[in-house]
Amino acid sequence: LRSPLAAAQLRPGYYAGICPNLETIVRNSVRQSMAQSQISAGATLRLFFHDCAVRGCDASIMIVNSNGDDEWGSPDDQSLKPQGFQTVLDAKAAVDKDPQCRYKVSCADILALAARESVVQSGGPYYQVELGRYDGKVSTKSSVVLPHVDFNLDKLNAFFSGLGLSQTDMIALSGGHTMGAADCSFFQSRIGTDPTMDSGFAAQLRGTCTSSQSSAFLDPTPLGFDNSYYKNLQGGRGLLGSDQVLYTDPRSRGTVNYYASNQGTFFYDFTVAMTKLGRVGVKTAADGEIRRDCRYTN
Ligand code: HEM
Ligand SMILES: [Ca+2]
Ligand SMILES: [Ca+2]
Repeated sequence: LRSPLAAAQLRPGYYAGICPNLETIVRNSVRQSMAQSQISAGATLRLFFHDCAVRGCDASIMIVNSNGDDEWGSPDDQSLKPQGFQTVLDAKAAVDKDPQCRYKVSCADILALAARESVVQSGGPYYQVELGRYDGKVSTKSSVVLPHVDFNLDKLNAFFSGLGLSQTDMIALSGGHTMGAADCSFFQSRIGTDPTMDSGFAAQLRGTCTSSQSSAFLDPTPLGFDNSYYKNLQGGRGLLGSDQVLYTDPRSRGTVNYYASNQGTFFYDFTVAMTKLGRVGVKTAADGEIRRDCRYTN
């Protein structure tokens, strides 16, 4: 018998007897979200990272507090796109439409499944998602501590190691930047000053960033989950400083080269790292709940 205070035991079959159609429901809902907006997949994947990295994978990122003191109110989370939140809210509504499942599946688990579906339905690898997370009850602005685009390799490693993730995990997860875009404000200072940026790429970005509200794709195939992110780094076309440093620093360059030449290895390592990320700070019935509305604690 498990004590309610024991560390959470996640497993893929957690909802088998509770909500047997869960994965199909989320898969179809995510498909609809992606059809509604092309940026849903990237937005959902990033949302999962920002959730797990702060207070663990507990959907704390989704809580809206009326006084504005919540994670979303933090500058580091302001650039999360609404389409990611909407993807999870729509999947949750679809799950709760099934009388068997109603109010029995956590928002944290729906987010984990929606992130996997976003990857798979963009051409990335399938992996089994471990389930059984409870939703957190706390979300505050000040708890948000996330990596920044000016982090060097040591700072990136320190941050991910705080989550129990290795340098290899960090490099594989940074491959999430195979999807989506970044506002010019995040990389403008590199244009013309960062010698590791390809000069042709710099010229191209200078044309793109005529206003700080402009944005550029993180890799040449922003809708496809592939290894072109790493090939891009080899050519000095990494968009963010924290991307390009993975190639510039000789301690991580070998892994970048490996993923650039071997998409299968990147895919495999990404699934391993996502599974490890999904275990961070998982809540149990003792310190969590199954939220009825992902935006509010019960
Ligand atoms: C390594 C440290 C990381 C840093 C410094 C970082 C920083 C950023 C920044 C600044 C943006 C652009 C935001 C915007 O302009 O809207 C972004 C976008 C994105 N990030 Fe990261 N990120 C990191 C790691 C990750 C990880 C681990 C994942 C997921 C596995 C991820 C997934 C994404 C995705 C998918 C986007 C595109 C979002 C969209 O287009 O809506 N990032 N990231
Ligand atoms: Ca969280
Ligand atoms: Ca891509």
